[in-house]
Amino acid sequence: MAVYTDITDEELAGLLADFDLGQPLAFKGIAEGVENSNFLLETETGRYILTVYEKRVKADDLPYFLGLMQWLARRGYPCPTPIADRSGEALKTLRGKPCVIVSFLSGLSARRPTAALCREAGEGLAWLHLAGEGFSMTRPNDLGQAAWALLFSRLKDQAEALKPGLAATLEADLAKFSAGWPTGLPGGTIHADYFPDNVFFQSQRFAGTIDFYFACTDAYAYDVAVALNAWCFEPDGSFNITAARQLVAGYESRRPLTEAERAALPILAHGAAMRFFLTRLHDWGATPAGALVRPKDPLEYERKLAVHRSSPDLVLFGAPA
Ligand SMILES: Nc1ncnc2c1ncn2[C@@H]1O[C@H](COP(=O)(O)OP(=O)(O)OP(=O)(O)O)[C@@H](O)[C@H]1O
Ligand SMILES: N[C@@H](CCO)C(=O)O
Repeated sequence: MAVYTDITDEELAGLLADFDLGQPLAFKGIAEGVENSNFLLETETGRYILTVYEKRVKADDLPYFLGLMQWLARRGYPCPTPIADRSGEALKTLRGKPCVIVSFLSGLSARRPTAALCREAGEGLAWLHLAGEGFSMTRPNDLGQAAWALLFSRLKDQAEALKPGLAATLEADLAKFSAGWPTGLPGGTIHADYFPDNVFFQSQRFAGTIDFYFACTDAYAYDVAVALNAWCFEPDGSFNITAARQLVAGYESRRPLTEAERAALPILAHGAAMRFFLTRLHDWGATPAGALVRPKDPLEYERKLAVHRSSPDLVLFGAPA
């Protein structure tokens, strides 16, 4: 359960005293998520989410994340809006940890996304990219291609232990990325973790996006590649071309890909699989047995790496014929 910080009634009252949100009516921890402690807060003025930031999110990055959500929400994009207190400050402190109250977003994430929901998700991603245009803050992608070799060097033994021979295969992948990683693609603010658990739907329509804590400045097509990996693989490990076509078609209904972006999708998707494999492998080793949070399976992404390695053109079928 991802509630690492307990908040007492007195602490909550102390926090709410700075806001014009009225009296608290209900307050409870949310079990989902692995990074931060999230609480559902109901007050006389409505429903909110209180997020207490745990160690993975760097405090220095918080103004960027909160500024981005405020920017997107002001441009009409459905995402949590940080609520400012009476002095205009959204970033607060509880138990010595940074925290924020954001608006509650209605909708539910899809456990098994259909091709139709992939289309909706693709459209929601392009909308995010367009709504982010003009946002003046930037943040380098600290989990982008330039970071993978160092990350891998620390995990080489774990990779080999997972599957004998895997370390050498991954080294060959990394060499391919260093030699041919695309540059100069259209870019701006990307979500960088656009997975089904971070996208909400209502009545089968896209309803909004949460969890902007990996957002950064990078190529838009890299976000599409992350999404193709996260949304378009079946539980048996096969790539669902129909779902991929729909995701890209939904994306292109709002923002057509350039020829260069389309041509880059295979290497971007291969690289995006490396990113999530490496962070999952890291968390797998770093999570003590019996911990309340179950780490995500690195082997799922090892299989996706293998698919992209053996069929580099597969994601091109995601583009409309
Ligand atoms: N603004 C919001 N409106 C409604 N529900 C929300 C909101 N923010 C978070 N939630 C709920 O809290 C859960 C956890 O949130 P979130 O995914 O941001 O946590 P996390 O710990 O950062 O998770 P992750 O493992 O995805 O990084 C979500 O699955 C969702 O149910
Ligand atoms: N979406 C990430 C978890 C971090 O939010 C993963 O599936 O590995």
